[in-house]
Amino acid sequence: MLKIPEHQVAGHHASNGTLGPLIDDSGRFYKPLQGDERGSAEAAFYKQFSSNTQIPDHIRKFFPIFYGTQVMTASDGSEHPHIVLQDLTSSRLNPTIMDIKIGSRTFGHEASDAYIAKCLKRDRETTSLQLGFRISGLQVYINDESGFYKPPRDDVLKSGLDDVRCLFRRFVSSNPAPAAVPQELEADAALASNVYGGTEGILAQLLELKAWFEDQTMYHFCACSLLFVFEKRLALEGVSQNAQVKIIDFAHVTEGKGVIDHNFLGGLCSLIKFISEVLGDCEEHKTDQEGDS
Ligand SMILES: Nc1ncnc2c1ncn2[C@@H]1O[C@H](COP(=O)(O)OP(=O)(O)OP(=O)(O)O)[C@@H](O)[C@H]1O
Ligand SMILES: O=P(O)(O)O[C@@H]1[C@H](O)[C@H](O)[C@@H](OP(=O)(O)O)[C@H](OP(=O)(O)O)[C@H]1O
Repeated sequence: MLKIPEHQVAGHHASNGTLGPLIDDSGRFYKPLQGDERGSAEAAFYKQFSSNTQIPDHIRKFFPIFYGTQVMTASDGSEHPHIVLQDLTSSRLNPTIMDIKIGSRTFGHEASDAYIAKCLKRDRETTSLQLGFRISGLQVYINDESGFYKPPRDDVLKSGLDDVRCLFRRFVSSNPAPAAVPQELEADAALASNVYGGTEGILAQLLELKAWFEDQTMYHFCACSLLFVFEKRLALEGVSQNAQVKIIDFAHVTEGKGVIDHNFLGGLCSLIKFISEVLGDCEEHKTDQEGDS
């Protein structure tokens, strides 16, 4: 049976009868093609990418599996073409998720002047221009009673540099406290080492992706997002291979034409530096506490 995804953190939603993604019980995610050229561009990217023999397996694993396109009844009741993808959260019970749009520039050079103006404004208003990435949305599992910490989209987009640092701490906290809390209840970032660190953690995966971006000149991944997903229970149990990095949203991918994707690569380097610092602070703090006790 098709339903509206419970764990979507950004993008167009299928609520109140509007057009948005659906999922089924077999682990598939159905993304409706957006009406203009964005939808057909994303479908064309998935088709080309899935048959591109130059993509190494250790890089392909960062992309959702593509199952083709399908015309079906959409969330708004219309018959509509959808891109059929692997549902990246179906194997998780209570996924903690963050969507980070990469690049200081979120438009391709061949976009219309009106679209460029819209994106430039948004890139300036958010951390995109300054940091080379912006958080588009997140949810952090608290517990069965309280559910998820899921700040409203507009609040997330308004985040400045310090707020972004705070959100990266909350993302890996056992107590992702709401905004106005006393200092002593500040998010503890207790899961940072497990989720960000280690040989299987998010940083290691980002570095693997970066090595490919330092070389590949086939595509420019404009306005794509990285999706971080992990299960808090497994992180608390210390299970490695729990956190996953995926790359999604390919409506604005263009041909690389032999040139490095410096917009994505720059954003990725900045994100790596940012998360490394958060991890470093958390580990330093832990060492200080151990020293005190
Ligand atoms: N394959 C997937 N499996 C599970 N969830 C997904 C998948 N792809 C996307 N999502 C969820 O949907 C959200 C939006 O995805 P996506 O960016 O592809 O949509 P969009 O409507 O094109 O977004 P935007 O408006 O930012 O361009 C993501 O933040 C994520 O929560
Ligand atoms: O990241 P934000 O700040 O949430 O802003 C959205 C983001 O830039 C999307 O990439 C864009 O869709 P496209 O990439 O598909 O253009 C969407 O435009 P839209 O609302 O006009 O669809 C914006 O609202």
